[in-house]
Amino acid sequence: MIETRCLTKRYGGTTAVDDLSFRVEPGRVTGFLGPNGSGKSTTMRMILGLDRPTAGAALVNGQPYQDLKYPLRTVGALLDAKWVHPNRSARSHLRWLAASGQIPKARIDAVLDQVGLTGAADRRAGAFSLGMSQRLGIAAALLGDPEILLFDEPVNGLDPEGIVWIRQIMKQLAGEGRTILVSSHLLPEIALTATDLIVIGRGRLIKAASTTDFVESASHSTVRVGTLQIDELTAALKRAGVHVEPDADSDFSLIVTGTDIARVGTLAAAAGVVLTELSVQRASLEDAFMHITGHDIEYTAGDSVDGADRIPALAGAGRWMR
Ligand SMILES: Nc1ncnc2c1ncn2[C@@H]1O[C@H](COP(=O)(O)OP(=O)(O)OP(=O)(O)O)[C@@H](O)[C@H]1O
Repeated sequence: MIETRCLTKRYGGTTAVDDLSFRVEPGRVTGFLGPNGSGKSTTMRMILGLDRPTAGAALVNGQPYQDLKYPLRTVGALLDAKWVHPNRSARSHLRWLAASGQIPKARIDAVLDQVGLTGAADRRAGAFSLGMSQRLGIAAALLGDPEILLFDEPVNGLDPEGIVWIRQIMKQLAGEGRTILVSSHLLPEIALTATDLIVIGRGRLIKAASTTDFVESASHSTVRVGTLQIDELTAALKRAGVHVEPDADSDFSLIVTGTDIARVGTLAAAAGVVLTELSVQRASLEDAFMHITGHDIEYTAGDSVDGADRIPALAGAGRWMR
């Protein structure tokens, strides 16, 4: 189990992680979601004892990482797949890690087999594709047969086959009862793998929920209703207390929120309004996520200062879809 309690990290004037408390349970894949710069990597580094909290605590099985008796056998992590000496073979990289973590040599062949790298084990890791490097990174994380695993943006830059493989191995590892925390800046991607979500923005917790609950509460549906009698329809819906907005795409339709399609149709019929369209518009997962995190987008030094891209939703959209 992983737990953070009021975890805070400041770098000079920047608060990267701000009073963050959450729990990650075993036997599940938990997605750690937030825009770029929201503090995911910093949080993971504190869980792994690579960064010291300014305040609060990050605990692994109830202890700070530095106090674990056998850290590599308790926690494995994939932070940066390219963190391998380029002239070392995959096997010698794992041999070196095994020696430093007092891990039995037999685990080397076992993890090479588990990630499908047995055939490439003696090739230079520097010549590996990104997909192969990710596999080697995961082999390294699994070497100590740890019960807890952290993956930082594991699908970044991978081809579709690599992405499917990563999804499968995470589910398999969780099925074995391990605790899996995987970060991503993409909700649609993580929603396919994770059963639980921890969503952060600007270092703060926005929501911790099951993926199903999160997606349901985040995505709102609206009704689009078309008519040539736009004034009559607007008046009828407003009289019934329904929220109506003009449709940016057409002068002859309205966007209705807070009620269902049947009620809109009934109100229109009662007012003698002929409809040309009546349909449900479902927000996409990206829209839903932007809606929730839109005001928690972190700006970077590269943003222009003329204000045009400082509108949170726009600045966020660019960064989110990187
Ligand atoms: N070593 C550091 N020194 C100074 N500032 C840092 C350092 N590490 C991170 N930050 C800042 O802390 C904030 C959070 O960064 P972090 O890398 O944790 O976010 P992230 O959600 O992992 O983003 P990304 O997906 O881009 O990696 C950012 O504003 C970042 O610039």
